[in-house]
Amino acid sequence: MQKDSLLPTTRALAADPREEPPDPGPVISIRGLVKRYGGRAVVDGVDLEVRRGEVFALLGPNGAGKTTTVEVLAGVRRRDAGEVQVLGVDPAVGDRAWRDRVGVVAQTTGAGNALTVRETVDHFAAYHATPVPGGELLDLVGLGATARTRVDKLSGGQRRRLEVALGVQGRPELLFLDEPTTGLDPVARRQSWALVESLRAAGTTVLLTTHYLDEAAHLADRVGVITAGRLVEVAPPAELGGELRREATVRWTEDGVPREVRTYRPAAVLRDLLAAAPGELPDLTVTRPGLEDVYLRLVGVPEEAVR
Ligand SMILES: Nc1ncnc2c1ncn2[C@@H]1O[C@H](COP(=O)(O)OP(=O)(O)OP(=O)(O)O)[C@@H](O)[C@H]1O
Repeated sequence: MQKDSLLPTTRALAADPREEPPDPGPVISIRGLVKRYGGRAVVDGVDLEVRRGEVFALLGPNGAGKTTTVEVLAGVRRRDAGEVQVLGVDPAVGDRAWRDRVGVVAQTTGAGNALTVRETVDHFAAYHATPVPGGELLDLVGLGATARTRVDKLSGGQRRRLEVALGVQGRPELLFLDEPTTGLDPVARRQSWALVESLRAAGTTVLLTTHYLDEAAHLADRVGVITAGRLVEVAPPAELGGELRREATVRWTEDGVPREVRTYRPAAVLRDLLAAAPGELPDLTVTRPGLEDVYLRLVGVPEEAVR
């Protein structure tokens, strides 16, 4: 998707204007959310607020509870405890009008089979008050050239794009995107990212899940790191890790033995080392953890395991 195509795209995706002015409160509000399977809490006391117009990424490893959280928020799964409001409504009792304001792109859907791509989007258009016109919608997700292809002949990546098209077709105020780029090639992945950027420009609030750190860092205004059903940090990507990220490691070799010191004041450590050293300090380095190191520590992977 070209940058210069973003403007018309943005207009096409702008949420359907409602009679009511938008509620200034959070679009998603979660307190103490718990979901259990067989007595095991797979979402274990999550608190979160997502603001209107932001792109929020739930980032975590396989089985962390991302999809389950989204399913509860989208009203397709019952929770065991906690308070949840999505666009001011408890999703467990969300009616058709509420559903029309929410778009969902699940990890896998059963979208179509013998129908063509265009027939599929035309069929689902009937579910929405003001759908994005079919041709425009397919161009938006890069499926313009495959409009006449049967859905069961699409590649995995094309099918994924069709699912995204169906998710944004009703110009939702809020879009849930569960792992939008899993299985996509690098070009399709970039197209998906551009689409999320267009949605943000159109004012749509997006909650996406991903286990790709670069995706969260590229797309999200804020990232929530979730592991074992718990949200362990919520921050803009650049601030993820806070204190963890400021800690430096000074390494050098002394008498043939590797040495290291962890410190928040590496200059002071270096001054002491240099004052005490008779000559050069072999293999001297000062490093701070990168985003990936911080993420791995947040989700509980010991540093030794990834060195
Ligand atoms: N219907 C179900 N019945 C029983 N257990 C389930 C069910 N759905 C999910 N789980 C379990 O709940 C946990 C969280 O799953 P969930 O799909 O929410 O994780 P996730 O973070 O989305 O993972 P992934 O990145 O692999 O999609 C996992 O241990 C999973 O096996």
